[in-house]
Amino acid sequence: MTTSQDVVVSEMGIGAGGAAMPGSGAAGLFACRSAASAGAMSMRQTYRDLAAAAARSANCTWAELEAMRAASPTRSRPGADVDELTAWMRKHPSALGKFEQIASASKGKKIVMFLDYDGTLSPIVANPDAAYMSDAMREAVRDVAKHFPTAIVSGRCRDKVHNFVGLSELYYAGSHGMDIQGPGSNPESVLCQPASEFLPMIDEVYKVLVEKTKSTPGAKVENNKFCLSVHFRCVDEKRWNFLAEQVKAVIKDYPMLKLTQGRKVFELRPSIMWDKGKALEFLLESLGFASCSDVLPVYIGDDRTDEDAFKVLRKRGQGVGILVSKCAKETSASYSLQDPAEVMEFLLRLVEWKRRSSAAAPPMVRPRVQPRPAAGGTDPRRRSGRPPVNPARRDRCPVVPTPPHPHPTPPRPNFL
Ligand SMILES: O=P(O)(O)OC[C@H]1O[C@H](O[C@H]2O[C@H](CO)[C@@H](O)[C@H](O)[C@H]2O)[C@H](O)[C@@H](O)[C@@H]1O
Repeated sequence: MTTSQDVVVSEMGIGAGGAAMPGSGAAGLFACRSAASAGAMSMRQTYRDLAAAAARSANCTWAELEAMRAASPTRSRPGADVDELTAWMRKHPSALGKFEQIASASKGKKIVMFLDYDGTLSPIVANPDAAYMSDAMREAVRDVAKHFPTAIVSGRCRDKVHNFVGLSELYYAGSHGMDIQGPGSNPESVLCQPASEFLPMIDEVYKVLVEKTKSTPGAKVENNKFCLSVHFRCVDEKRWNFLAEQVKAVIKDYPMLKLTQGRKVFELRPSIMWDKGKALEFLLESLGFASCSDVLPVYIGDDRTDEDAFKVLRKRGQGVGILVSKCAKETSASYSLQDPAEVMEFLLRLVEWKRRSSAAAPPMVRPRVQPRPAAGGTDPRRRSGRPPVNPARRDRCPVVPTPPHPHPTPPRPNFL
């Protein structure tokens, strides 16, 4: 274990790259490796025969189906590659196992906590509307927020994730970071909505998708305000490709939207240069930590879209990225936790550690911070665990459209 430039990095090095784009030919890289390497031969053969037949009939390639399945394994296969997982764990050790090291890396620094929702705070369930977090988890998050500025960063629509979490003292970044709100619920607390001009288009596409996908049993379209999710967790695997074709057909007419894939979900969102990583940077800046060396952002997430935030931490050379996963995945995170239960344990330990170290340490005398002209004054946010919103920052929330694609949708040779 080394600590370099404030980045806590495991001794075995850094996970190469980040999330593979679905359909890039490397989509399986992000998926559980065990799924690709395990399984009894006879089972696998049957599986392949079925999938190949489905692929032929649906006019898609074998590689497309393989990538989709690998990105969304239906079940854990027997005989997973233990060696591979062990090697991966060496590169991305448990954040619980390395807790002391993470804690000591944060000495003299202000932790800012970023938490993804689905798969991180709540377990993955079949019905997206019933993805509740436990009361125990809520208490843990509440406690964390008492000590550290805390933000929920989710693909969900902000209101929905706010309802699930139910804590008004947090920051919320919904729609993959495209809708950011500070603590409180007055209109003034909305800090950044860089894709607001896309709202009419998103509403229109939502209706088209609902209509188009209603013939696919189990498919569910979720309106996340600035983006849309098309769920296929409850769709028969043989129909996955057909559904993908339907979604692709819709998005062809909307070149300003882009298509990505999460955990058994297609995600459509504005093609602007804004993602969870940008939201993390925005929030750090809003909190007055734009270019500070004494801040330690901790980001915990389980999905591809969280990779954008992990990459930002790597680029900043600052912070702790923790991937929630039970299996080996290509990631830019430094550490791992297996599931929401371990996430909760980590949060509780962090609170406990903070309480103990605050009780033991003499009151810290901070060097005087130079008044920051833009934020105004001596920046009280830096002194409290729960910083007020910085309304000045709202003006700097950009709308950054990417240039229209040369093709209606970017070419995605394999899957999307
Ligand atoms: O960024 P997140 O907070 O992780 O949101 C990503 C997507 O999460 C939700 O879908 C996922 O969780 C569902 C409930 O457990 C599950 O049924 C689904 O298969 C998962 O993909 C949410 O419903 C999506 O809108 C989010 O984009």
